[in-house]
Amino acid sequence: MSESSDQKVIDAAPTTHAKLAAWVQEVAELTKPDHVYWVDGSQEENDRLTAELVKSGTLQKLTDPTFPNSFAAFSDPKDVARVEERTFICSEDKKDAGFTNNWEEPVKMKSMLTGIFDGAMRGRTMYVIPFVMGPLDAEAPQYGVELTDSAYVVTSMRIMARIGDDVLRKMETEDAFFVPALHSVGAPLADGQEDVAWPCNAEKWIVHFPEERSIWSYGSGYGGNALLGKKCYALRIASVMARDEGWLAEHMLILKLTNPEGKSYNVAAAFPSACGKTNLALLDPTIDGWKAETLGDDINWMRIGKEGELRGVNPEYGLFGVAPGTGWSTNPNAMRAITKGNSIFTNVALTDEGGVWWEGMTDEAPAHLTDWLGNDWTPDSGRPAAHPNSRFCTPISQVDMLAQEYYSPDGVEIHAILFGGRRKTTIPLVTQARSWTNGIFMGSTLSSETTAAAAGAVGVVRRDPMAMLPFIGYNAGDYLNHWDSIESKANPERLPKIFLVNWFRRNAEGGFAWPGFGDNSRVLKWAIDRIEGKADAVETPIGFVPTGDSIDLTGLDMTPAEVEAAVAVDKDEWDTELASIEEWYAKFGEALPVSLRGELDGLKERLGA
Ligand SMILES: Nc1nc2c(ncn2[C@@H]2O[C@H](COP(=O)(O)OP(=O)(O)OP(=O)(O)O)[C@@H](O)[C@H]2O)c(=O)[nH]1
Ligand SMILES: O=C([O-])CC(=O)C(=O)O
Ligand SMILES: [Mn+2]
Repeated sequence: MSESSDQKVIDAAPTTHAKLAAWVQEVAELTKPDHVYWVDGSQEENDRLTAELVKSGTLQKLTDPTFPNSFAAFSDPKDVARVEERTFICSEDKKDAGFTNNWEEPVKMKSMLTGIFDGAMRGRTMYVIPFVMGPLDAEAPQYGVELTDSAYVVTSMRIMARIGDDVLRKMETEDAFFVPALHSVGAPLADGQEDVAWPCNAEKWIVHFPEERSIWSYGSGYGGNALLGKKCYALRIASVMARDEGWLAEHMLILKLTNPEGKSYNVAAAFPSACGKTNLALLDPTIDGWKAETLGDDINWMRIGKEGELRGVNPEYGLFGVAPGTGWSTNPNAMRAITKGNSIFTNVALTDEGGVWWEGMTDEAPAHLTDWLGNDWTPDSGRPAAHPNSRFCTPISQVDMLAQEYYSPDGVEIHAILFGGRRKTTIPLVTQARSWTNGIFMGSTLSSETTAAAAGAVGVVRRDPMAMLPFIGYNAGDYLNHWDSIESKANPERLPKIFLVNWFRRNAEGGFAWPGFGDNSRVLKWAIDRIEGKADAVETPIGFVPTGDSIDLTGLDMTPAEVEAAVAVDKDEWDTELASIEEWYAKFGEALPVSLRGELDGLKERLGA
């Protein structure tokens, strides 16, 4: 880059935030984009960017009026999910990354990445996206700035986070700290070189520097790797902030439930990726008199309130939901939000009418589609039309059932926490923890069959503590200890009650032991009735499970005996489970909190193992 164009970058910086201007300048000098553009977040700007993306072939405008002002994108077939093997936590001390994270010495990693980012944006525009996670009128707004060479990222970030001028102006007046989040698709263009629809690089790096609170992401354009406010900031970096400041940054939905007596309860639930958070967050209760309202579907920041209660805030602005399985019969609330438009779909199938489709959207598949790879598709093609991790990206404000408190910077009191995974056997439909620490034990040993949300094998059982395995930004043992310590920091009477759930258990015939989706309201009713001291339970070695007739089955073709089967604690299965938990806990070494070792010993004793 010539001196005069360097000068142009300095002159162009429309900010009085000296640190930000200097960082943008420094990155521009390193990555050498053709232009630097400051994103204002306006509708006109978004219209312009999406028009450019249509022209470059990255986006296709949907012409079916069912999906107004919406677009479809098709990624490189090798850039379809988060890449956990390429994700690093570069703490100064290796011990602080712990065994669940990849680690490299920060100085070494920085110098390596500096080499990789050198000239990475050549031939492209570098967009500067000021953003805030959570409401801008929060007591201490959590700012970030993403620098990216992808307009797809800009338009997606505009849905997923509050971005643009308002954020920048407030950041300037406060001279506020912001998380610097650098992203490049890693596909510089030589002079005259034609671009591809989805530029990316076979080599990917998703790197976090927790002490510095900074993020460097290279090579991928896909959601969790590229929309840096989401997993990288709001979970990995925020979990470290939360450790240092005494709060929790969690992979959780937040749902407000009001019972027929008019009393409201807020439930937070941690399920691994593609295990039902968005679906539960948009729950349509199938029991009379119960009302559900959405607060969040993926991330929950919980702080201790003035009265010692745990309060949750959803820091996001949109939904980045798994498309397959989201349908008019399973999740009508999501479908209503999506069909209001203003959405970006990635790796779904296209209908002949210029709309989108994915497995499970409708009961019957259309007779002809263009699949996510651009091939002709018919119902007997014998392969899915949409990628299993295809996504819809939709403003949360379009959710009809959005709770008013979503907009409140103070969030809501959390009354119950659910930990859940995808397990064919062993784990009952629902179990109430015996105590806070017993609930932390449940969370710490949470396990699930892997899904398409991350690159790698699907269907393998792995431990996923609090559904945060890929997102804990520090030592997992310290993380569990931090969770356990919340009990002494909060008002013990206001602590949420903890439950373990499993919507995915199979019955003897191989089908789901529980209908799931809207009927999960029946399980939530039981949990809330437990909090109110109204519902019956059986004490088992692992915790309290419902009696056969304590789950409301009104209008459901299911018997109390089937409920009993869905909550059964099988001795043989639990012997196997115990061995696997032992193995898991051994990995923590010294870092495992003593209290959790105690919980495991107690469980063994109760199981007579
Ligand atoms: N059987 C059954 N399947 C469910 C239920 N809830 C969700 N699913 C399926 O789980 C898959 C993913 O669900 P989501 O709600 O999108 O997952 P998520 O936890 O929000 O995922 P991320 O966005 O990756 O964090 C879909 O294929 C759903 O059909 C349920 O209650 N029962
Ligand atoms: O991060 C993503 O790309 C989507 C997501 O919510 C997850 O994988 O948990
Ligand atoms: Mn998620």
